[in-house]
Amino acid sequence: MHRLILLRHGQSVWNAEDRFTGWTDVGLTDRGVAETRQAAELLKAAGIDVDVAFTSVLSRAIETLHLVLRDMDRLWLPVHKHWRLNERHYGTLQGLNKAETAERHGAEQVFQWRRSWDIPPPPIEPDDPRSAVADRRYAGLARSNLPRGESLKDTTARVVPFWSEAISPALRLGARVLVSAHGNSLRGLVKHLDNVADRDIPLFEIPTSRPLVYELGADLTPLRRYFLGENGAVEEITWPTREGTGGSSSAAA
Ligand SMILES: O=C(O)[C@@H](CO)OP(=O)(O)O
Repeated sequence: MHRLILLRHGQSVWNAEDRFTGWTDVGLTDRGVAETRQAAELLKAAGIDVDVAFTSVLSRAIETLHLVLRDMDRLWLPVHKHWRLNERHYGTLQGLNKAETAERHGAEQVFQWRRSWDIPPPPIEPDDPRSAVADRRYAGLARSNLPRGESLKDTTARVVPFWSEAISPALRLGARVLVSAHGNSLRGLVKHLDNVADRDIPLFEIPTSRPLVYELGADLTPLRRYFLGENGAVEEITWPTREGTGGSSSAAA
């Protein structure tokens, strides 16, 4: 059996301020730090150990990972950072308050931007100070590949190659893998792992710093998936339907 742990970063400053964040590099709040340390306790209590970790190039996910690894006495583990695990790029919505945006554009429009499968936010222009064009961490990425505003479908499409080329090979070698990332990049991974229907995946909520454990078979087909809770409790996840299967099989290769 292979084991994969997915962890959304702890509460960020812009989560607390209810602002669209995307690729903006904001840090954790004190609550975010505390809930992340709680995640480490849950992992330790469940007897879950890790051999290798993957994260995005955004500080909130990196900080979350470091806090968890420190509390697990595993700061020495190999960590791989990649932009493909970044949060969904939220285009010109980045920085705006979600409630104010709903007042201006209507709740239905904001719901579509946030929780549809394939509707992207308004794209950001390269000369917008919020664009990632001038950010040194993306210097190796061709300008034409820099997202200007992604739907969840777009995010999933750029996360899956990283699963195939980096994360799944580590699992196949027998490593126990921890991925510290973001609500929407993790939705993309879950969608791919479990072949979740397009209409269901946007509504799948991953709470901040709540470990999501996948137990995978030899071919990396999910056997079980559950959130870790307190006092040994687990919350099993079941999907109403799977894309193209009527609700039974998965595709994780
Ligand atoms: O603002 C964001 O980047 C994300 C995650 O916090 O928001 P949402 O949950 O609306 O996709």
